[in-house]
Amino acid sequence: ETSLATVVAGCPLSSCLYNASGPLCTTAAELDAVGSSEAGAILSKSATLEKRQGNPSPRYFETTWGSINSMGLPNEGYRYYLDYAKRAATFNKPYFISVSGLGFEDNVAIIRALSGQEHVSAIELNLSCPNVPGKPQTGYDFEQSRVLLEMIFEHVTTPLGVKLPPYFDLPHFEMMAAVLRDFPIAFVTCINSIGNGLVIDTDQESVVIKPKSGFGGIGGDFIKPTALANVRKFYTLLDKDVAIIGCGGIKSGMDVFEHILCGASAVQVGTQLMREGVGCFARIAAELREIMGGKGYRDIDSFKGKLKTLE
Ligand SMILES: O=C1NC(=O)NC(C(=O)O)N1
Repeated sequence: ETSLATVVAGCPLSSCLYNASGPLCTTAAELDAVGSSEAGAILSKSATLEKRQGNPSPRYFETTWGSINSMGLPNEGYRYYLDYAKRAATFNKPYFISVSGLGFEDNVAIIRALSGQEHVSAIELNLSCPNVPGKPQTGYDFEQSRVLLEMIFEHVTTPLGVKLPPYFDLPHFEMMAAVLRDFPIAFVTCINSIGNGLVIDTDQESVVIKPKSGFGGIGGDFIKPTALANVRKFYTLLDKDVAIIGCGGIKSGMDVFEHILCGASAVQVGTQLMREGVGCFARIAAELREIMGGKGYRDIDSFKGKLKTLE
């Protein structure tokens, strides 16, 4: 029997697959559905200080290869996701809350309120939302990231990880890793959507989403190579006690296998979850077990991080 069990932020996960923050995790009903599925954990939509409507619709569009979104952080406000924690505990799996305050003060206030709370297994600090007009992604500003993490770690006791944007230039990986090494982060989730892409409807000769003149975060097939590279790079740059969570382009067991080969301890499913619903976790987990069995791997650690280079 092959095991997909893994540990993230000190929490045991029965399956190394769970939901990416964003799709189908904003309401209690959506979170319940993740809890009732084969997902190994429950992760909330990124929370802001107050409830937020987000950007005007249409703000999500599915393509054959993936998705474009400019949701603008619609969510119920962090108190809602804190209140949900006691219900999350009934699903006997870790419950993580994603936080994306609209400024440093909001992030600190939210994290101070969440820290130490029962049934909140870990916090995923989102440094990479590309869709709040006028707000740059903190993850692309290394000094601001350091300042924010210094403020956060003065107050937090709950295990905390960061959700990073994709990086494309090798010095940028080094610069972000140098920041992260100075803090006791529990995990790093690579990657968020590739920001500010554009999808066109050629019949209408128009963009397909309303916010930001059609610019939005790209998810799905095309971002997998970038996601894999970010997982691999941070796996090699950071201490092995920092779990790397792979996110980006996962829709099959083979995609999960690739992320784990690069060093992922667990993976998150976003676009494919939006497309298929929570049944995707059981399907993808079964495909991964099949692949592992065929290769003679009994558990994740047998091949985690063991991607070969060509000598
Ligand atoms: O971090 C985020 N990434 C995305 O691709 N979209 C959402 C959003 O717009 O709320 N946030």
